[in-house]
Amino acid sequence: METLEVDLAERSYPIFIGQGLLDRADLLAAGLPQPRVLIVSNETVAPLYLTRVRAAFAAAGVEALDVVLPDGEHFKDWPTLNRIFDALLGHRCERATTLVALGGGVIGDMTGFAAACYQRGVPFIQVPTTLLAQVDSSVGGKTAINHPQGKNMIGAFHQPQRVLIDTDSLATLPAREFRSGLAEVIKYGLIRDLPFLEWLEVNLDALLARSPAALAEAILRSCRNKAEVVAADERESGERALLNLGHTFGHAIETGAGYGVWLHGEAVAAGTMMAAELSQRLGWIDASLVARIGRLFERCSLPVVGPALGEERYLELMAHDKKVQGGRLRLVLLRAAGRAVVSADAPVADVAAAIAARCRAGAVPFLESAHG
Ligand SMILES: NC(=O)c1ccc[n+]([C@@H]2O[C@H](COP(=O)([O-])OP(=O)(O)OC[C@H]3O[C@@H](n4cnc5c(N)ncnc54)[C@H](O)[C@@H]3O)[C@@H](O)[C@H]2O)c1
Ligand SMILES: O=C(O)C(=O)C[C@@H](O)[C@H](O)[C@H](O)COP(=O)(O)O
Ligand SMILES: [Zn+2]
Repeated sequence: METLEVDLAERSYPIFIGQGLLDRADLLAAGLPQPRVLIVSNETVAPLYLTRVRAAFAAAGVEALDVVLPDGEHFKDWPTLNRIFDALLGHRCERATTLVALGGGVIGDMTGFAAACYQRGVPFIQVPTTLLAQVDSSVGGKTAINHPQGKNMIGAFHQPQRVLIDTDSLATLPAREFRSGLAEVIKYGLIRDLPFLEWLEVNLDALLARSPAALAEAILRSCRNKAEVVAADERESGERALLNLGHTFGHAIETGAGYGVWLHGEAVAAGTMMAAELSQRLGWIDASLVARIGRLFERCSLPVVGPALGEERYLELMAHDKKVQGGRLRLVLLRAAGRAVVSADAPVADVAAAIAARCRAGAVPFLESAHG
């Protein structure tokens, strides 16, 4: 097992990465303020893993309650969030009750937000079961639900007590979801870690084959990058915004197409191509780097063009982005492979041109035939 630390003074916490961690009563139950937890999961993950996690808590003498939510990005909303509060209140949960997020990023973001709000804040533990959640969403304390007008618009920063990444749980993850997670893995290489980008180019086939060694390495290096960025800038006043590469465009795709039609990682891949295209138009990177990024995504069967929502609609949706300041769009753009910057300097005409160049009528988020 590998252990990383997210260094945030009194809010610091460990990330445990290894095999079989879902059964580790010692890691799950350590330091609970009360021997009572509410596990939040969904209708897909609960039948796979809830019994094991409940058993681990029981072995440690912890009462493990649960609430099982419907599955899907379109359920990352108020009524579904309210079901967590209904369960907490129905079981008379107190301030010392710990929430446990067992699932992907949707469950993690909603459980974290519920934990931030319930009785003005209770502890929570992240137990991510998708690649995307293991490399990104479980770390860093961004929690939220969606609004029909924009992704993750209602939320809070609330750090977990710890993150338990059981890499074995990826064995049951559908191929399309696995590949979606790779978009966020590639992101770290592009924004700040050129050696990792080069490692990915060499090891992508092993990763796609879910080689345990390649997976462990990719998850460890991703979490290390995320932990460093979060430790340096917990609330996104600076460097943390780089983790948004491709997301201003990508969130517009997710919202514009309807939540759940394009997976988050798929939208981020197409959005990253738009950001790369724009960086090239500004003269910051050359065409060979844009092509290099596209090749990497295509090897993952990730989309390199977005849907044709119309440039005006893209810009309208992007105007809701959380990085907007004084009505001015701020975008994460590339200066080189492994170096991203936040810029408010791109002329709107260039942004529109980059979108137009990177969207197509009938673009699909994934190619069925390419997915094993
Ligand atoms: N908070 C953050 O920093 C952050 C970072 C990145 C993404 N996100 C958010 O995360 C969400 C995307 O997360 P996601 O990609 O994990 O999607 P998800 O949570 O919808 O999970 C994807 C699918 O996989 C299923 N699943 C989960 N684990 C499984 C397993 N082990 N075996 C089989 N099926 C399994 C889920 O039920 C779901 O159907 C988006 O809402 C995105 O906005 C948040
Ligand atoms: O942790 C962060 O910071 C990120 O930006 C990670 C992103 O991958 C993630 O999708 C995040 O939710 C997007 O941030 P948002 O603030 O635009 O919702
Ligand atoms: Zn993301």
